[in-house]
Amino acid sequence: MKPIQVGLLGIGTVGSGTYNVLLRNEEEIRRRAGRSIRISMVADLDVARAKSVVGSDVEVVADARQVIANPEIDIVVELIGGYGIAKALVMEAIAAGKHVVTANKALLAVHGTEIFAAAQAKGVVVAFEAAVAGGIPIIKALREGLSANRIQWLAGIINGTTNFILSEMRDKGLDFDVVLKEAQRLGYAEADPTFDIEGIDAGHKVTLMSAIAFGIPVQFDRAHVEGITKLAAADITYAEQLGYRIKLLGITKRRDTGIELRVHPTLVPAKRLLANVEGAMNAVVVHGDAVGTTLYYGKGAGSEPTASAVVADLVDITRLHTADPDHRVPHLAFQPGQLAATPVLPIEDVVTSFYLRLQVADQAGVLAKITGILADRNISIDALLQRESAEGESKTDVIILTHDTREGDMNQAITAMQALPTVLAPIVRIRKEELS
Ligand SMILES: NC(=O)c1ccc[n+]([C@@H]2O[C@H](COP(=O)([O-])OP(=O)(O)OC[C@H]3O[C@@H](n4cnc5c(N)ncnc54)[C@H](O)[C@@H]3O)[C@@H](O)[C@H]2O)c1
Ligand SMILES: N[C@@H](CCO)C(=O)O
Ligand code: NA
Repeated sequence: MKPIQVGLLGIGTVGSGTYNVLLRNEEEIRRRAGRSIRISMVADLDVARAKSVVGSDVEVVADARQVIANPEIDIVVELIGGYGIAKALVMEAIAAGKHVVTANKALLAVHGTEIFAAAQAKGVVVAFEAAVAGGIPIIKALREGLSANRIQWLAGIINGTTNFILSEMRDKGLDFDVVLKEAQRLGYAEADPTFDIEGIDAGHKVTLMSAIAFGIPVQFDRAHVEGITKLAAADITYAEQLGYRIKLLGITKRRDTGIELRVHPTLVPAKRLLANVEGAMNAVVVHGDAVGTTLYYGKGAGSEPTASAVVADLVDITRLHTADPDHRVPHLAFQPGQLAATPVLPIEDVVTSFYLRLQVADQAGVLAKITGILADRNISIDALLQRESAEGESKTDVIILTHDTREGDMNQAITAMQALPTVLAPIVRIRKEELS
């Protein structure tokens, strides 16, 4: 049988990995897919660099539209990134009747509804395993492996750059900027690293997982997103003393009133496997009613780990190439007409426990006032730690762990505590999850 012809748009970190993996494992992949999968055309603005990757066997052009216009191309792989030209090219490829594989979580988390509808109407597939947790087959697991379950919640370390930064800062006492540069050098970071450190990239990924887990539309604009830039070394240390690690988690949960969808630094019990995921590694914990808790771990970024997912999607599409479109796995796991209108809850209605750090004057009665404010709002204290502040003897750090509370109630309590004259600095609040 004639090989499946693939056109690659963008041959940077992930594109070159995809080319290399397909070439190296050509025979193994052919035995799995039932036919050869061949990259026959590449578009990249940097033609010379692209040629240095693929040699003279593959046609290289600067204009991606030439690839889409080529009737020989069966599958277009978009590895340019961003919302701009990448969106136009994906929509044009769909309109031209090509299947699409993309690693572009930003694009799908924001414009997924439009893109999947266009693909559905045209009878083509938009595959995106590489977009979430890179090489970990989490899309496959959620969409197919766990399809018996009513999924209750999932939580994951889904940004390698920030996990690498948090790990290196904790282990080696390195500065934020130094570690970020290293993550960029290793090819983990986004073109704009604020997407990594401000939690946006993790927000894109958890938005996609939430849609697939609960059968709701992709709606990144409803996600609550916080990054790691405001995290202080003192909180990492205090958390450790209380038996916790701080991780940037993407979390989505089913509640009676709606869906929680959020990314923020989170205290996780040190004994949990998730707390021990270090460096650029990713891990996702999924809790389903039938299966219980499951864990998926591996490389979520980098050239070949991400290519592993791109090529797996190419194999999937090759196998299903001639199948009736109605018999394919739906893009968002649930049939397109079956997506639920369950609302994403505002952050004020999210329920978690909290870590609070207050710098207070070392005076009689201060603690009583603070605990009184919490008690007034029915916020129950789980643990309390008092330490001499690094800023001198007249100041004390008070660290409080609470039981579960509504975020709106916690906001009110923090405002009231902050107004006390004996509270000397902005109160630090970090959410805490037991993940059991
Ligand atoms: N790097 C990773 O580890 C990783 C992991 C998962 C997902 N992703 C996603 O994969 C995509 C690609 O990431 P990357 O790290 O390979 O990026 P990259 O910057 O290394 O590569 C992008 C390539 O696209 C080319 N390009 C830019 N504009 C173009 C245009 N108009 N036409 C043709 N080519 C163009 C660039 O010259 C470059 O070679 C992004 O969506 C990213 O979010 C990356
Ligand atoms: N910038 C992302 C790449 C993988 O999507 C990360 O650090 O995880
Ligand atoms: Na994946």
